[in-house]
Amino acid sequence: MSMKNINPTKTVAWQKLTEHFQDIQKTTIKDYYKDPNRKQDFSIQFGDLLVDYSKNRINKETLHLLTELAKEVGLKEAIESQFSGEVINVTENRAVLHTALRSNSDEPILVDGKNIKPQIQTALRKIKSFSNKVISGKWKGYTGKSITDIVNIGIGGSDLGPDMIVESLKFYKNQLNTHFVSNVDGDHVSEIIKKLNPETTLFVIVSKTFTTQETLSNAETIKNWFLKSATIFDIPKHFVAVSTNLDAIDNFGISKENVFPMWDWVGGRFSLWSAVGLSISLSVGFDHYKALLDGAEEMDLHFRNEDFEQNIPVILALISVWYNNFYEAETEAVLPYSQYLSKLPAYLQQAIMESNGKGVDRNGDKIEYQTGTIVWGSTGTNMQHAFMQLVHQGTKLIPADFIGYKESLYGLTDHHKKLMANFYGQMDALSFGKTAEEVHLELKSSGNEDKIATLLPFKVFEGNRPSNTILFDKLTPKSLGKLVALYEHKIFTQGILWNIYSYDQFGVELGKELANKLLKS
Ligand SMILES: O=P(O)(O)OC[C@H]1O[C@](O)(CO)[C@@H](O)[C@@H]1O
Repeated sequence: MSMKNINPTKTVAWQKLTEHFQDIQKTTIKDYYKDPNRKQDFSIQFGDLLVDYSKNRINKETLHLLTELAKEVGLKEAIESQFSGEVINVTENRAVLHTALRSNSDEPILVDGKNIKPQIQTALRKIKSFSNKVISGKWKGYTGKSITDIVNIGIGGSDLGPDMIVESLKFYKNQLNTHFVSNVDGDHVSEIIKKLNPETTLFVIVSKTFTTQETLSNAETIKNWFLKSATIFDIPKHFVAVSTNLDAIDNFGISKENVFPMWDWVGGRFSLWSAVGLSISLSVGFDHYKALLDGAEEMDLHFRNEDFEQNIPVILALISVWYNNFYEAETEAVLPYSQYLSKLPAYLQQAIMESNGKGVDRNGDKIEYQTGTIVWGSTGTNMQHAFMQLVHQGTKLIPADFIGYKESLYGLTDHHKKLMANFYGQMDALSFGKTAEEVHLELKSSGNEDKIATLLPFKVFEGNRPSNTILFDKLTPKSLGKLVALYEHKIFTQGILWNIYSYDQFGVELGKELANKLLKS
């Protein structure tokens, strides 16, 4: 099997969607909600996850045509190509197999004729035994003390994923303090170092290439700081690395036993499931880390096997393409109603925008249609007091994903009721708005009849602003794994629909080159 390189705008389904768009453009979410079955017909329950996509400007025909588009561009075949290890990252001549990292099946996956499953299992065992030693206190620093602090040194995919997961799973964490250093701005590393005791700190240097300027600079600075109180013979007790570049690690002085593997077939921004997630396992323990992987695998199986009509990542990807390419929506918001997920939007910005921010198609031709959604967001309810004004009443169409949990973790039910009332209240406000008649009545009944003439237009909410409800029972490592994998598959699906390569990132190179030139000049 291989991927079809089809310009989506030249498909039959796209032509039909263009006509269909003209037909339903004026129909509002409120109109759709006259159908009592709307919610039920436009929702998918998948274990502990409910995805309700009823508050969108779509009807059954829209979904039918969008799934036809997915079929016409060969999405099913492309999914199989990815999962089976074909070289779908053509421009880098690599397979894309983050899904293999969380697979519990015995089915072999071949890369260059070799089954990669055994090496994944070996790496997982190494992560487990190392995490157990550090967490239990058996792993000692150079003065015989147990480790108290972990510092992850990395950037981009070698930072954002682990940082986001560690923050999201704070509730499940152990006694270790986890820190993340990423920016080449020396003030970042200085602020972290000043809190640390070299005797009790473990540094995890994460860099797929081990050539990244930011990571190497921070690692050098930290090593020099460490060597002020310790010797080079103490480095093995305090420095470990995750990388594909064994020579560079050796030059840095890290011993072979302290190297965790990374592979070419794992993209940086999809790497938290590999040893790049070591700081996650250290922070919450291996069992929770494994549960995160298992949750992702559940979503993988769903994505790989479910019909498009019931396939959560596919449906969300299609709806997003609908707004991006037909409504010309410029951005999408991700709005988690959980403070734990405060780093999810930043994580998704790299995952989504580094993957699908491409202007050349898989044939190498310049693209004449819109690709790559701009994604942004923040946690509810804080963002209601920040940017939601624009989302509710501004001139831009901003489809939004509302992510929530039925249960809170500390069981403060009174708070959680309020949080979720806001969660649903915001979506209802976006969808159904407030009419001039309603505002009129409201002003009248509150004794403000005299203000109707001046205030009425400003208090109207036109509504018809789309949102998806992504609701889990509870924030657990497993449900978080599911959520992240959902977005990964949405990214892949959109890449296929837009006929772009989602797994390279040449767009970040030029800036790096020019910075290096400037440094040398
Ligand atoms: O893990 P490395 O090789 O240090 O790369 C870090 C990041 O840099 C990039 O290559 C470009 O920003 C990302 O894709 C990657 O996650």
